[in-house]
Amino acid sequence: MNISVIGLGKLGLATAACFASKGHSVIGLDKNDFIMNELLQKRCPIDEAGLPELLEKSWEYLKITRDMKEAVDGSDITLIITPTPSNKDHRFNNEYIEQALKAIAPYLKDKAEYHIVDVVSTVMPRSSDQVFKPLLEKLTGKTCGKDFSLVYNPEFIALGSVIKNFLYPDMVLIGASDQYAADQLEKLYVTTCESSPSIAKMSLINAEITKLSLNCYVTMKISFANELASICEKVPGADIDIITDAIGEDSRVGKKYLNGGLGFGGPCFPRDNLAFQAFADEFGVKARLGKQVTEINHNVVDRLNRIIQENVNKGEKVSLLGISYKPGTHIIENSQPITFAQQLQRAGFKVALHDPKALDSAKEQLGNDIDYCEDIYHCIAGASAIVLLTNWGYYKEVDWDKVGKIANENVLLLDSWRSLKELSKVSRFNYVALGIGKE
Ligand SMILES: NC(=O)c1ccc[n+]([C@@H]2O[C@H](COP(=O)([O-])OP(=O)(O)OC[C@H]3O[C@@H](n4cnc5c(N)ncnc54)[C@H](O)[C@@H]3O)[C@@H](O)[C@H]2O)c1
Ligand SMILES: O=c1ccn([C@@H]2O[C@H](COP(=O)(O)OP(=O)(O)O[C@H]3O[C@H](CO)[C@@H](O)[C@H](O)[C@H]3O)[C@@H](O)[C@H]2O)c(=O)[nH]1
Repeated sequence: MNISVIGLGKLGLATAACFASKGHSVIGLDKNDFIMNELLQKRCPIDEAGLPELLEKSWEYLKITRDMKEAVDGSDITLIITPTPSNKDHRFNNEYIEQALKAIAPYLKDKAEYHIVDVVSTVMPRSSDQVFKPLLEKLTGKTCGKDFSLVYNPEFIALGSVIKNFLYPDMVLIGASDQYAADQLEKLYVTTCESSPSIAKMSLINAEITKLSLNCYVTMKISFANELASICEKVPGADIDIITDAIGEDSRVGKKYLNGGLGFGGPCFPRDNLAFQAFADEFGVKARLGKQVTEINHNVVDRLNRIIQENVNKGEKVSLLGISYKPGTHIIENSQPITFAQQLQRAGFKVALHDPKALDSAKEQLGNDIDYCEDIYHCIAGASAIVLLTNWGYYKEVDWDKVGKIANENVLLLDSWRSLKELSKVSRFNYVALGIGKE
């Protein structure tokens, strides 16, 4: 199929490359000069696993252009994958999508052939019917569902596994203004995905609610595990992992996203949950579960903080391992470790920080009062507490014998993800883990 992609960021570029790698003809456009210049020189501007290699294989079918007319005229479907930042009231802002729609409208107006406009970005429910459709109809003088189609087709991809999630989805969600567009999109995904996903075709409004509510449900699972962890912590001998492993075996529950730890962060989960609450508010309904999910998530950081306050004196050194919102990325947006580091700074602890990828972004956010360490042993030397925050595999490979010698005697080793459980038997560490009740 002939596709154009407007917005070649973290999601858009991988989407364009995935379609092109399957032999669809793709034209990509972004308004960011750095991204465009890199791509025009056939270099990959986005840090995502497997993306440079996939792009290498896809150039034959992927054209980069700054010319919107070429993008619209040369394709049957235009995907819009621009940011939708959150407003202060937690609702998503459609500004960039509207900019893109305004940019394609003149060419859509003049185009004789039928065209499908497909919004992929995460949007507030009712945006398609109340904002995008009327805007396009006004600017083109055409009728949606008759002269062109509008689709809402969000992806369920996690950073670090974007390509895998894209090519092997459980489900493809297609909200469409009409049957023709829904069928075309189905055809596109069936010829692209390597799994055999279920295709959920529905109206625009139902697709918008589905996208948000799926993330709300998954975060509810995480918060359930974290609430359970907070109880286990108080009960001698209780271990959250043994319990969630068992309940996850029941197919009504499932094992995925049931890992209690430091809670969820990042550019999607926290804000999707809040946006869903704002959406419910619009109709005078309280999204009570969502509110609790967010509160439980904040409470994880409070629990960590309490353990530090009970075990470490103000002014002593606390070493933080990991600051990104999850392993494998430098992204610190809504990162639980960032919130924790800020609380420690405010409380007057001496903070040292190590992260394999996110030190530079952390420095921008946390300022100069923290000792940013490239070397983990420098980070740990003289520490009264070591806190594992982001569950990087790297921390399992550390020489913990050496750590025991350079940290303070009986150093508190606080393990948010229970990844260093074997160190609970090493007497020179005071090992404490979230979700485990000390005997
Ligand atoms: N990244 C993810 O993991 C993920 C997952 C699911 C959904 N989403 C959603 O997808 C959307 C995009 O997210 P992202 O992470 O790719 O954002 P991003 O910021 O990485 O990329 C967006 C790109 O759009 C470009 N852009 C903005 N306005 C434009 C315009 N008018 N014309 C052309 N290009 C324009 C920007 O320059 C940028 O390169 C958001 O709504 C996000 O919530 C993201
Ligand atoms: O059992 C778990 C699993 C994850 N997390 C945390 O949840 C957050 C999000 O993780 P992940 O899902 O891997 O990353 P994202 O890139 O934020 O992707 C989520 O957000 C995207 C944007 O909406 C969706 O497309 C994806 O389906 C959805 O997984 C991270 O802080 C994880 O540490 C847990 O606390 N426990």
